[in-house]
Order: sequence, then C-alpha cells, then structure tokens
Amino acid sequence: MRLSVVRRYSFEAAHVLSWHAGKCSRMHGHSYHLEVEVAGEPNENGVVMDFADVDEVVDPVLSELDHHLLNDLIDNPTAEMTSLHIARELSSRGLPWCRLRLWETDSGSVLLER
Ligand SMILES: Nc1nc2c(c(=O)[nH]1)N=C([C@H](O)[C@H](O)COP(=O)(O)OP(=O)(O)OP(=O)(O)O)CN2
Ligand SMILES: [Zn+2]
Repeated sequence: MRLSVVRRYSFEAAHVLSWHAGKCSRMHGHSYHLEVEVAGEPNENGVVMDFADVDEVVDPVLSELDHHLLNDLIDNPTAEMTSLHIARELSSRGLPWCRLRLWETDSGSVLLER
C-alpha cells in the first residue's frame, strides 16, 4: 500500500518553441497546472506532509515562473523541459516529491516520476 499527498497549483506563462513547425513557434501563453505528489508514512499527526509545508516549497518556485516568458529562464521551454526545471528546483529546496504532472493545455501534460 502506498500513501501520498497530492497538491495542485497553477501559474500563467508565455513561451516560444522555435523548433516547432506550427503555431507554437510564435509567442503564446498557457495556464499551466502542476500536480505535486509526496509519498510516505503518516506521522504522529496522521499526515504524510502538511499541505502548507508542500506549499512553502512549491509556491516560491512557481512564483519565479508566473507571468514570465519561460524562454528567459529555461532553455527550449517545452512542457518536458519546464517540468524538469521545476523538479530540479523542488529537489534542491528539499521537497521529497515522487511524482510531478505538468499540464500545459487542457489535453496535454507531462509526467515525471522518481
Ligand atoms: N511533447 C510536447 N509537444 C508539444 C509541446 C510540448 O511542450 N511538449 N508544446 C506545444 C505547444 O507549446 C502548445 O502546448 C500547443 O499544444 P497543442 O496541443 O498542439 O495546441 P492546442 O492546445 O491549441 O490544441 P489543439 O488541439 O491544437 O486545439 C506543442 N507540442
Ligand atoms: Zn505552448
């Protein structure tokens, strides 16, 4: 049995995919949705990790992306590269995430597991 906490976040950002053969080579924006999962055993309070403690790590990372042009911060900011950037930032700030899903559009997402 595996128990985990999942928090959902959103941020707005623009990007350009210069390699793209279609419309995505033009600058455009997305309302990104990020799901962050942390697995573990419930502690003496019955929680794997307090939602607020997850937010404390995730919120500043997403604030650095929110309402920015992602190309200024991430090389070739596809959903894949953006999720890897977020994962590295969360890891370096000590969040023991096990699964990240980044939704770039209503129908398109990437999933990162470790
Ligand atoms: N594997 C990936 N493919 C694409 C990415 C990506 O990050 N990873 N990004 C884009 C575009 O930036 C953008 O997300 C467009 O996506 P797409 O689904 O093609 O466009 P729409 O949301 O407008 O959907 P329609 O089906 O065209 O209405 C492209 N590919
Ligand atoms: Zn796009």
